[in-house]
Amino acid sequence: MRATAGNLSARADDQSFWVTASGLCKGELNTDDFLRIALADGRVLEGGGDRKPSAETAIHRAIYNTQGSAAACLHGHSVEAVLASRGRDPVVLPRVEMIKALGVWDDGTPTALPVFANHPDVASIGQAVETFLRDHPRPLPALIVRDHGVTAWGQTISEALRHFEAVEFLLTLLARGF
Ligand SMILES: CSCCC(=O)C(=O)COP(=O)(O)O
Ligand SMILES: [Zn+2]
Repeated sequence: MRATAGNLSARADDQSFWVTASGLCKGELNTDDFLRIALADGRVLEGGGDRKPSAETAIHRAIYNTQGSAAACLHGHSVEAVLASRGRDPVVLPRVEMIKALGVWDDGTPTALPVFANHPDVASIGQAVETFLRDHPRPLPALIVRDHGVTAWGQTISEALRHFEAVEFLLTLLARGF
C-alpha cells in the first residue's frame, strides 16, 4: 500500500464498522488509527482522536449496507488495476485457475467486475456502488474504481484478503495482455 494509498475496514457487531483514519501509511497502523462509523448515516461514533476517517469511507459503507455477509473490506491501488480497467467496462476476469479463489467454478458464473468512475466527491461513488449492489444480487466480492483501484470484501478479513489478492492477480494477467 504505497504512498498512503488504500484503506481497510471491519464490521462491528452493532450497526457500525471500523475504518482506517485518512492519510496514514497503512503499513504502520496502530489500534488507535481506526474510527468507528455508523452504518445508517456515516457518522463518526468513536476513535481516531482528531483524525478524519478514510476519504473512501462511503464506499465501505455502501458495501456493508448491501452485502449482509461482508465482515471486512480492503482497498488498494496497483498499476495493474489501473491498466486493466482502462477501456473495459465491465472488466471480465479471465477464467484461469485463480478464479476459484473468488468462489467461481466452471459453472458459467459471470466473472464481470463492475467499474465505477472515479470522482473527487467520494460520496457519489459510494452512492453509485450502493445502487449497483442493490440491483445486482450475488455479485463477485470486488469492484474497481477506474484509474484508482480495487475494493474487495469477504466474510472474514482473511477471505477479503484472498479475494483482493485473487483480483489483483487476474487484473495483472489482463494488464499483461492475457
Ligand atoms: C495517495 S492515495 C489517495 C487517496 C486514496 O485513494 C486512498 O486510497 C487513501 O485514502 P485514505 O483517506 O483512506 O488514506
Ligand atoms: Zn484509494
